[in-house]
Amino acid sequence: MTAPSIDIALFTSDQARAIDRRATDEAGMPGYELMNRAAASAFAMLRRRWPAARRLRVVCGTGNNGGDGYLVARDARASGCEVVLFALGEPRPGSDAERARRDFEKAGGVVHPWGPPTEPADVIVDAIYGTGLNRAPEGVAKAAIEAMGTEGAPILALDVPSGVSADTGACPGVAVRAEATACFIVHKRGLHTHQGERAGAIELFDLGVPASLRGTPDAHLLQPATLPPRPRDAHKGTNGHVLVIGGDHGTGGAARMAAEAAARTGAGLVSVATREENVLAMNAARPELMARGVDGPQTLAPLLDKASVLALGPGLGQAAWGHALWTTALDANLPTVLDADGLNLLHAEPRDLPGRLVITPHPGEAGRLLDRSTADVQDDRFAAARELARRFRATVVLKGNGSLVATPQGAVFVCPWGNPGMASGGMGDTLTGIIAGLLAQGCDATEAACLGVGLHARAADVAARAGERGLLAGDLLEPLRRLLNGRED
Ligand SMILES: NC(=O)C1=CN([C@@H]2O[C@H](COP(=O)(O)OP(=O)(O)OC[C@H]3O[C@@H](n4cnc5c(N)ncnc54)[C@H](O)[C@@H]3O)[C@@H](O)[C@H]2O)[C@@H](O)CC1
Ligand SMILES: Nc1ncnc2c1ncn2[C@@H]1O[C@H](COP(=O)(O)OP(=O)(O)O)[C@@H](O)[C@H]1O
Ligand SMILES: [K+]
Repeated sequence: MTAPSIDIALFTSDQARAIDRRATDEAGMPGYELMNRAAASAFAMLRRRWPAARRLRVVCGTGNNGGDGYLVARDARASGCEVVLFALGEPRPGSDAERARRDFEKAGGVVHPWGPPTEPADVIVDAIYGTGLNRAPEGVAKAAIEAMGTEGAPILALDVPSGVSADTGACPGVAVRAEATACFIVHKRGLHTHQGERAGAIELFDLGVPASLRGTPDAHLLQPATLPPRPRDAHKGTNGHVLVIGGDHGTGGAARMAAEAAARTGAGLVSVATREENVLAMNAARPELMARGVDGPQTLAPLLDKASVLALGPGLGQAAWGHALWTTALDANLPTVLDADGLNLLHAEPRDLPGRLVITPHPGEAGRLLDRSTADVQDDRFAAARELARRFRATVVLKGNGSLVATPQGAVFVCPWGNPGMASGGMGDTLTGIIAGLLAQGCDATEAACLGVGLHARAADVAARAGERGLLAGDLLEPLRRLLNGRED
């Protein structure tokens, strides 16, 4: 796998707080100095993004995020902007936020208690909650967030869009949808998955805090990557043989899509073990695929002998036919991508699994595997993905906006690409085929999952240039091929 070496490291709120403390204790950077730098960086960003903005509204909470807001307001007034500042309450006595409020007032600023705004604003600065959010916003905070959402003025969030958990990307209640977010010191992992997209465009300002104080990140963003060029003497035998197993009555398309994706990812050979009724259509539509009708373990066994990688589950169903193939296929202990009904069967019947395994649940399947609701999974996708990886000793792809790849060792990678056009049938089957195709070409489970998730989502972004609505899984194959060969950015 070839990848550029830019690493975008992601951290939890607890880690961010510990880094703030170390900056003060070990690097002699007092919190108030950092707050001043945060405000200066955010105001410079505001100026860059909205050079014509003159009328600003700043809405400050009671914590240090509010403190950042007072200092942005102070700096904005000093450079000639009209600033209306609303405070949702009093900062804690002795806090940096209280000092910031005093400095804003000393410089001539006026603090208004929250009330529905009467003056229009060119830009609204959201300084209500940062990493400290710990429950759903209520009362004036809820009213202020709701009012911001109805005005139409662009919102610059400080550190975190208020109402979004910096840890998980979940929103316990109402939340700001920002056009851009000035993120301080380190990237917060929750802004890169689930509802973290409410942050809009993120710019990171390290505020001069040395990287050596950051410690080990909790997660990393995936970087664009491809496979290296093929050796000139490559032949089909050196690129693996994927066997897709699935396609019960009425769901033959799922197996076909996974198989075609594996072939388009460069697998040397692709076979499909499916219901006899699907074979003719599959062979006719894509003659490169070797589709065989199987009625049970005996007819599957010779196909397993020839395969080097399995894609198990697309359209498999959970009835007797699917269950028998599932058992026999897992017994073969080949490198396997387990998806869809392959995962539902695993929930019903826990068992030994192959050593090289990638599982690709969407949040509903993940919930079933963990005996939790889909909402519980979404409330902390990082924890759910790690728990699945540990429990099944597998590399896990937890799909959805900001897909996560978790390894059994606890590492997590977050996919920064993808779009809602992908919310259409067959997208998951295509991903399964891509990952299987990469395993077949020698990637290990984590490489195949990371590279596969990235290529799939980037291909979808290229395909969605024609529009997100109406995007089909099959539309990914052409851009996928170009990306895989380094021909598309
Ligand atoms: N050295 C530092 O600590 C720095 C902190 N900075 C800013 O400080 C922020 C963190 O500040 P805080 O820890 O004070 O936290 P916040 O300002 O995010 O939250 C304030 C307080 O509100 C309360 N709260 C949370 N959710 C609530 C809800 N739904 N309803 C009512 N009350 C709620 C909590 O008790 C929390 O401590 C960062 O996000 C960043 O913006 C920056 O100034 C950079 C330096
Ligand atoms: N809103 C979205 N943003 C980004 N990616 C998405 C979105 N919706 C779906 N996807 C991606 O599309 C794929 C859908 O997979 P899945 O739910 O298994 O669909 P299916 O079973 O219909 O093939 C996953 O890779 C998922 O991450
Ligand atoms: K904020």
